[in-house]
Amino acid sequence: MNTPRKFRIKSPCSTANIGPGFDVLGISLSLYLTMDVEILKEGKVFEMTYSGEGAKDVPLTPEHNLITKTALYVLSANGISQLPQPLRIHVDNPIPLGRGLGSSGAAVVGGVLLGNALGQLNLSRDRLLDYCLMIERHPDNVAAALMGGFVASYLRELDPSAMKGVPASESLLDIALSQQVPQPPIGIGHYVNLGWAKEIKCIAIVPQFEVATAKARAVLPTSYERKDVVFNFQRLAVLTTALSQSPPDPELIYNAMQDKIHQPYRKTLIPGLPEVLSNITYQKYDGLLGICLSGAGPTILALATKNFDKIAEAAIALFKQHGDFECIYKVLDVVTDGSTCVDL
Ligand SMILES: Nc1ncnc2c1ncn2[C@@H]1O[C@H](COP(=O)(O)OP(=O)(O)O)[C@@H](O)[C@H]1O
Ligand SMILES: N[C@@H](CCOP(=O)(O)O)C(=O)O
Repeated sequence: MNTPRKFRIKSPCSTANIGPGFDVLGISLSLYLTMDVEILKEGKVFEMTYSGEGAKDVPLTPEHNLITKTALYVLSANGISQLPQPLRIHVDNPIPLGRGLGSSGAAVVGGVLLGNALGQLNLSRDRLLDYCLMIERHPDNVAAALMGGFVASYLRELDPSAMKGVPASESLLDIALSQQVPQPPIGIGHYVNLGWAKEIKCIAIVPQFEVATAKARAVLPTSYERKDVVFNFQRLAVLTTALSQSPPDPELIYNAMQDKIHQPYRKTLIPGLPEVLSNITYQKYDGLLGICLSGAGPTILALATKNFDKIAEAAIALFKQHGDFECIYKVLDVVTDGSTCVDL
């Protein structure tokens, strides 16, 4: 019989890319997916409830919900074929789905922490990242959500034998979880925490429609011209240090947040994107440091030190001229604690 236990998992939302750092940069932000978990002595075998964003659509069966599927994968890789029973999980999720704020990253990290806690596996934080990277194959969101703060990451190139069982795309969870799956190779991803000037806040301007990340990746070319790649490299290298400097330099940051690798191709999915990015400038808005697409969009990320409402309202007014959809905005802080699992 299980020993009754109660714990809470929290995983932050994240914004990825920050302009030129496509699939490299991520920042964890002050909006958390929270999961209250109880292993009971008696009761229903499995009960999952859910409040917040996606409450109408998110499936709540263990084999279909992204969080529990991920936990089942972690357990299966460690020789445990099912969730402990009876189990009760309540998810509260304020992170809008399919908006470019890393809702799937938070769910995957939360699911890996859930599997680790349910199986009492005591995996290290670096090992937890390996599991996350078997599911979400771009490291920017999950590295930031798991580790916290402003994070740069890369995936290690593995030799073909080590790649056995590593999914080419984000499809691992489609496999039958009833079979035991192999453990991920060790050290798939590497990351560093970058400095962040504490006066910089993140404004998320969120159009109220979804763009699935998979769809926004499918519109990208498979190869690029050298000049576009060099354009991004130059800015990426400067940006990582520029965002740590106090006081921040608006001209340096604004120009370092330009991108030629993903944003130009994603404009077809987001009406008004080029207009918002080109009209909200540091010369026009005091306090603005830079503006870009958040993750795969449609959310816009503006970095600023003041005039948050004015900047957000200007972006929303521009969106209004180009499409028939509502927008909301949130002023968020960079959070450094990452994802946590605490006994209650
Ligand atoms: N809390 C959650 N519980 C279950 N599934 C989720 C949760 N959050 C996100 N998802 C899944 O991830 C999808 C969104 O992922 P994605 O397209 O990568 O967008 P983003 O990560 O930018 O929000 C949702 O449609 C849903 O299938
Ligand atoms: N680097 C990825 C980031 C996707 O972030 P999401 O929050 O939209 O899932 C990309 O740009 O595709």
